[in-house]
Amino acid sequence: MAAEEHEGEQERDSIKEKARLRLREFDVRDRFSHLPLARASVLLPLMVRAGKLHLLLTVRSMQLRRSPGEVCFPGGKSDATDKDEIDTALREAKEEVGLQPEKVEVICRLVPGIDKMNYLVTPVVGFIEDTFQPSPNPDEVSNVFVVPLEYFIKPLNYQTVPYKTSSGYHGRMHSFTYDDPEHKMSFRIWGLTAHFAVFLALVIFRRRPTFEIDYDLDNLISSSESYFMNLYASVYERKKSNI
Ligand SMILES: CCCC(=O)SCCNC(=O)CCNC(=O)[C@H](O)C(C)(C)COP(=O)(O)OP(=O)(O)OC[C@H]1O[C@@H](n2cnc3c(N)ncnc32)[C@H](O)[C@@H]1OP(=O)(O)O
Ligand SMILES: [Mg+2]
Repeated sequence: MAAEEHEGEQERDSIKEKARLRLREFDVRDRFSHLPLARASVLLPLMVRAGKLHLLLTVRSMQLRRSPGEVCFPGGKSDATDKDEIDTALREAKEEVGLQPEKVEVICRLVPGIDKMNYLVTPVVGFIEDTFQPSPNPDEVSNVFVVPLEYFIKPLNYQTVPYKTSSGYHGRMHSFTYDDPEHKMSFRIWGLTAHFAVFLALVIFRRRPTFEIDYDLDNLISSSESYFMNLYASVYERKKSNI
């Protein structure tokens, strides 16, 4: 192996090892799995490219009933055959972009989110190879692209959108526009997908973003969990009063 290649490999291993250690501190395992909501999972696929962490994202097909054309992570609803949230994320990533489960090094599950259909959505973080060539299933995915993870704390084009859910919960939604040099296209990443990407970047970089966030960076574990529990409580109350 040439000396340069060896150095590149060492650098990649050290970036991954640092990220692994940080992510493991935030692993929620099955702590939220008992909550009585329908379940979905997404895979947050991380790779090292040109000495930097990158995240792989997809654009949903325009034929889908839910959220057509929106950017999201590979993922979907839980199946009766899935053992846990990790199984769901890996199965969906295989179906949607042709990523083989054995090619993913699963690191952890992060604090879940709740989507507009009141699904409990668990983000599963895993490393994939930078050589991965996606084969998008055209029924579900129209495009696949990668974004440097750092973009989600130091964006060039960012907006914050205040929102209120059907359960009455007030919050802010992040919205990023990313000009992808590879596809020569702009992608808008917002809502739940942006929420997960920002949290992942905060966990790994522990740096203050250039925009406001709803967490206390000095107490990221407890503040992210209480943010989620407040959201869950408002959804739960609403569901109870609708019974
Ligand atoms: C409160 C904040 C709300 C927001 O943030 S909206 C703003 C931005 N949007 C986002 O961030 C996207 C967030 N959503 C998501 O990530 C996903 O919707 C979520 C929650 C993981 C759920 O995953 P989905 O991808 O919707 O679910 P899924 O993959 O199980 O199924 C999608 C639909 O595809 C269908 N499908 C599956 N395999 C197929 C096949 N082989 N051929 C054709 N259709 C197929 C499947 O039936 C489903 O259809 P349907 O949605 O049930 O009508
Ligand atoms: Mg899906």
